Amino acid sequence: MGLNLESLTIRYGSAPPAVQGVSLALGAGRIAALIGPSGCGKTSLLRAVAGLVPVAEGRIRVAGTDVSGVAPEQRQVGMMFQDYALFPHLRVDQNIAFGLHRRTRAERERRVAQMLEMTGLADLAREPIHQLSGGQQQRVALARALAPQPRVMLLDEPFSALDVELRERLAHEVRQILRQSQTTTLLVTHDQSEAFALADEVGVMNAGRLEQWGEPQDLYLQPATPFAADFVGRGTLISPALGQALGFGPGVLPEIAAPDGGPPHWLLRPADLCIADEGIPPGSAARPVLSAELVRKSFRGADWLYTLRLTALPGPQGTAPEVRVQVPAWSRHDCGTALPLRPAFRPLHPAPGMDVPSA
Ligand SMILES: Nc1ncnc2c1ncn2[C@@H]1O[C@H](COP(=O)(O)OP(=O)(O)OP(=O)(O)O)[C@@H](O)[C@H]1O
Repeated sequence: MGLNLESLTIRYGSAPPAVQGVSLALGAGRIAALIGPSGCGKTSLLRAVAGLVPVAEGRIRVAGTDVSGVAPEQRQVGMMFQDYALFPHLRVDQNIAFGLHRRTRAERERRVAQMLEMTGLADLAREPIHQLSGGQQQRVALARALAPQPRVMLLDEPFSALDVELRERLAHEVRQILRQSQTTTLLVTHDQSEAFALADEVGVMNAGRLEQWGEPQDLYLQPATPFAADFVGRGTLISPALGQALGFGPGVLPEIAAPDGGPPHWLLRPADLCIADEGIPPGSAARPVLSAELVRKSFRGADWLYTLRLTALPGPQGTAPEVRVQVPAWSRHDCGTALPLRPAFRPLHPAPGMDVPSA
C-alpha cells in the first residue's frame, strides 16, 4: 500500500478540528488530489502526512509503516511547496543534489543525471536558478523532491505560480514524470480541472471532512453528497417531484441515493436546463416550460452560469427553489428578469434511424 490514513484528526489549539476523522487509502504508485473550498483542511492534511503538523487522533501509514510519531526527515516523504523553495544562487544540478548529501559522490551524480533526464532539464544543468522561467523552476523543484526517492510525494498547489496555459501543459508533464518514477503522490489544488487532469483518484473535502473519495468520472457522475454534487460540476440534487415539474421524465436525470437514507434524488446539472426561447433544437419546442426569475449570474468565459428562482413552484417552506443553468456567452439578461425554462434537448436513447454524430 502507498498511503493510508485512518480516522485522521488535526487540531490547532481549542478551535474546531481542521481535519476530522479522515480515512483514505491510496495505492502504491497512484496519484490523488484533494480539492475543496478554502479552509477545508487540505493543506493541514498534507502537512500532517509530511510530519509538519501533529496528529491529534488517528494514524498515518506510509508503505504499510505507521509514521504518525516519526520525525519528518525519517518518513521518506517528499514535499513540493507552492513557492518551490529553491536556492536561487545555486545551479539546477546543485539544487537537485540538495537532499542527497548522505549518498556517495558517484551515487549522487548518477541520481542527479537521472532526474535531469526525467524532467527534461539536462541542457540547463549548470544554469543558476534565477535565470530559469517559472515552468523550468517548477520542474527543478519536482526533480529535487523526487531525487531521494520518497515513498510518498506531496504537492501543495504545485502550479499556482504559473499562468493558465503553462499549468495545463505542465500538469500533463508532471503526471508523466510521477508515473515514470512510480511515486505515490497526494496533491492539493483549488483547481478542479488540474485535479482531474493529474489524478487517478480525487478526494472532495468540506469543513475538515472527506465527503467523497473516488475516480474523477465517478465523482462527477455519482456524487455522494449534495456538497460533492455542487462542488464538482455545480450540480444540484432535486426531488423527483421537482424534476418532473421541470419537465424531466423518470430515468432521464441520474438518480443519487439520499444521504439520510430517504428516497433517491435526481442530479440536475447546469447543462440540463435552457432558456425556452433560445436556440430551440428541432423536436423540442413542445417540451414543458416553467417560469423562473434570474437571481444571479456569473460569467465563466465560455458561458454564463445563471441562478434562477422557480417562481411558479413554492418550496416546502414557501421559498421558491433555485436552479442553475448554463447559458451561452452571448446571452444578455438582467437580474430580476422573468425567463421561461425548459429541459435541454438530450437524446439519451436516440430513436431508431436518428442521426447522432459520434464524439
Ligand atoms: N498554523 C495554524 N494555526 C491555526 N490554525 C490554522 C493553522 N493552519 C491552518 N489553520 C486553520 O485550519 C483550517 C484549515 O486550514 P488549511 O490551510 O488546512 O485549509 P485549506 O483547505 O488548505 O485552505 P486553502 O485552500 O485556503 O489553502 C482553517 O480554519 C485555518 O484557519
